[in-house]
Amino acid sequence: MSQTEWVLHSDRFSPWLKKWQHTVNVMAEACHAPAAFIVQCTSSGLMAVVACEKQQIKYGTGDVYSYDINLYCKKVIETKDPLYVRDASKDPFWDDNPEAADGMVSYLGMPIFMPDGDLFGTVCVMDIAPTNYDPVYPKLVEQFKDIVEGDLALIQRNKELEEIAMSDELTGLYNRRGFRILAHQQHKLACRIGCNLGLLYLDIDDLKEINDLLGHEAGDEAIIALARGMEACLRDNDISARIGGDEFVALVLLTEIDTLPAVIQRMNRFLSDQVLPCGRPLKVSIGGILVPEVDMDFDQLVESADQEMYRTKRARKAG
Ligand SMILES: Nc1nc2c(ncn2[C@@H]2O[C@H](COP(=O)(O)OP(=O)(O)OP(=O)(O)O)[C@@H](O)[C@H]2O)c(=O)[nH]1
Repeated sequence: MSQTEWVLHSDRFSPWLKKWQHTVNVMAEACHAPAAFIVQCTSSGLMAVVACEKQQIKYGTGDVYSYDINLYCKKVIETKDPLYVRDASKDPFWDDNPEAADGMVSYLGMPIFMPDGDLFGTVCVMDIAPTNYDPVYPKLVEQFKDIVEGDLALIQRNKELEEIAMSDELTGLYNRRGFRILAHQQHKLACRIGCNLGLLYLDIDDLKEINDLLGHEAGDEAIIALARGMEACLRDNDISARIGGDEFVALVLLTEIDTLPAVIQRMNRFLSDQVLPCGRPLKVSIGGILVPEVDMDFDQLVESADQEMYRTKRARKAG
């Protein structure tokens, strides 16, 4: 099971959940069913993420059910096949099903798949009386399953396009646009958890010379080497970005306000040990500033960090 994130807790899904709510309401009405759901399965269990609004039974959305419970949807997820139970009270297999015990003796459900073929969950209708559905009912539920699967493909595509729009093609780091978006989120997070933020500005020394003497490919290799070096030095929840040709920034969470010089020193030490494929050492100048807690303009902060970097570069080149 590849999903770990509940759609109910994700901003990305909220506009779609409204549409799915309408879908489930129509499905319940079309099937004359007192209950209808879209259920999501993740590694943590099963959750009804949408329930028909007019339903006459107690199940709502948001509760997580373990895979140990003999739910109808669990069976669909195990078999990856549609399931139609006309009357669970006639089949001892459902004796320990809490839904049947609550009177929901009829179930018609189908698996919903993600675009990559993994299971997303189920779409289903339930009834408090035994049913004998006309074959058009499963076709209707299948139609709703197709709608949700189409939406999941669109959501996935949007996410991929967003990632492409936010990332730098050469290094795979975030680009300036991605950095701007994530920097604001990181700033909010830092304020909430009481951490300080440091903004680093990194610039490769003499890249023009590398390009001119050894070719553009050797220059690209230097850029990639710095990106990999930054990833190696920084923690997973720090943010690294390439915001220009040989200009990089990193937003780092600091547990103590006075650790920024230590972070810069650690990066300097690590990066100066790197040897480029052309045999030259990787030379990088780094400037850093502390990010104030108040709301600020990140472009201005980047400019201040750039000035710090420039001071360091001048000092390095002079001495
Ligand atoms: N290979 C390569 N070069 C690039 C890329 N983007 C920008 N550059 C080049 O990187 C060089 C950056 O030069 P500058 O920042 O002016 O200066 P520098 O040679 O690095 O020298 P200092 O920064 O003063 O040490 C320019 O020649 C750009 O053309 C890229 O994606 N690949």
